Amino acid sequence: MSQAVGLVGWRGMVGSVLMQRMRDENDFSLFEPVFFSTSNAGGKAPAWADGAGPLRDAHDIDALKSLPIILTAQGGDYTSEVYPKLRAAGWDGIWIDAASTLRMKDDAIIVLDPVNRPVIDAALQRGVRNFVGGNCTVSCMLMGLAGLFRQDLIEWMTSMTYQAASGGGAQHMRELLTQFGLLNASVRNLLDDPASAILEIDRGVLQAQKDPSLPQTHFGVPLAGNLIPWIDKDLGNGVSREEWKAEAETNKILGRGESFGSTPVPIDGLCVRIGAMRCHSQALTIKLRRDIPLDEISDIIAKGSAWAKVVPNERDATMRDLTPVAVTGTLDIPVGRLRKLSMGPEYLSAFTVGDQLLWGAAEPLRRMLRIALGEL
Ligand SMILES: NC(=O)C1=CN([C@@H]2O[C@H](COP(=O)(O)OP(=O)(O)OC[C@H]3O[C@@H](n4cnc5c(N)ncnc54)[C@H](OP(=O)(O)O)[C@@H]3O)[C@@H](O)[C@H]2O)C=CC1
Ligand SMILES: N[C@@H](CC(=O)OP(=O)(O)O)C(=O)O
Repeated sequence: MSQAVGLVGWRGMVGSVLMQRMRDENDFSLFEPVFFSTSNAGGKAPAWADGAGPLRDAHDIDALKSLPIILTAQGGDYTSEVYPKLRAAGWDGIWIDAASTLRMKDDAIIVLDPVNRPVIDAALQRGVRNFVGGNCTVSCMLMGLAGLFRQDLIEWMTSMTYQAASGGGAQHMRELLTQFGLLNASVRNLLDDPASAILEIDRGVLQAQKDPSLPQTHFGVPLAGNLIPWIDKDLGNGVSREEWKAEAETNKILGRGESFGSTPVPIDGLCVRIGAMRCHSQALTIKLRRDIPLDEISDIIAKGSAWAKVVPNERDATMRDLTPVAVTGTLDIPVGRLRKLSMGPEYLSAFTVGDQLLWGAAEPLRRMLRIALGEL
């Protein structure tokens, strides 16, 4: 009889991508899934889950407590409410979570096994029970630059992000597309007329963007034809919470920093929301510890993980392979625009793109479940 695993949040956006990946990789042959719901206890398990019983109540601590492993992509509010009760009830199972709630706790590991498998294994050995997926931007960046970090070649780094609408959730993606549609509709007649003046079209679009009736509940301002240079909470010191995560989470994933008795790698920059759908991109400025030839750097990056792909720093290759559209739906993490900057031979530029629902959310959790089951 295989182990039972509780699945919470399986029908949300992250959860759906996770379920699809688990089905693609035949993961359901490794355990007995028990599906939970916060809204439909007693309802039917997904049609593709042969033989799974009815949905259990995701707030039923006794039901959760009976399981050795729980994997949740339900969200931070759910974790905040249920996780402490479960532990208080004496549950000592393995908790695998997509939400950021527990990420920086001392008793939690941020999982990204192609980068920090030794950290995960050591934690399992000493009885750590909480394994949390990292911030999407951080995980995608590390999957691209794993080789450079592994060889400790990065002295410091700035990261300027171009983050997709999906980072906010499904409703944000819908809002972006609705905005695009309304902007287009507002100037459609002019667009259809090749003789119309572009500045008249531009005025029409701006008017529609500034019209308070343009749906913007989720982003707060228009994102279509615009960008928003602030993501997540305001920490009150000029730094957004998304920006704070870059250094904090990267170093925790790598097992670096004061709590590990070493110096952290400084990483800082600006996080910007743009009108892409589900890939986060980042422009990186890397201060190397020493001057390394570019071909060596490319080699180190390409060998850093099975998913990092070096894109030649040429126009055609960049336009073809280094965009959100090229990467969406794949596990590839292309890294391109590699060149030495004019500041000196130790200053490297790089640009990387990753599907924030795959390596940014679902895939590290899927792999952690396999590790917990002894299958990876
Ligand atoms: N969005 C992202 O890019 C990332 C998100 N995360 C984390 O993952 C967690 C979940 O995020 P996300 O997947 O975006 O959340 P969703 O809002 O898509 O899903 C969360 C839950 O909402 C409920 N729900 C209500 N209505 C619907 C509906 N019409 N369709 C599907 N589900 C519905 C479901 O719970 P039920 O079945 O119980 O009703 C579902 O599990 C969050 O903690 C987030 O921080 C982590 C990394 C990236
Ligand atoms: N904040 C990220 C998405 C996300 O869910 O991040 P985190 O898991 O760190 O809360 C974004 O908006 O793109």
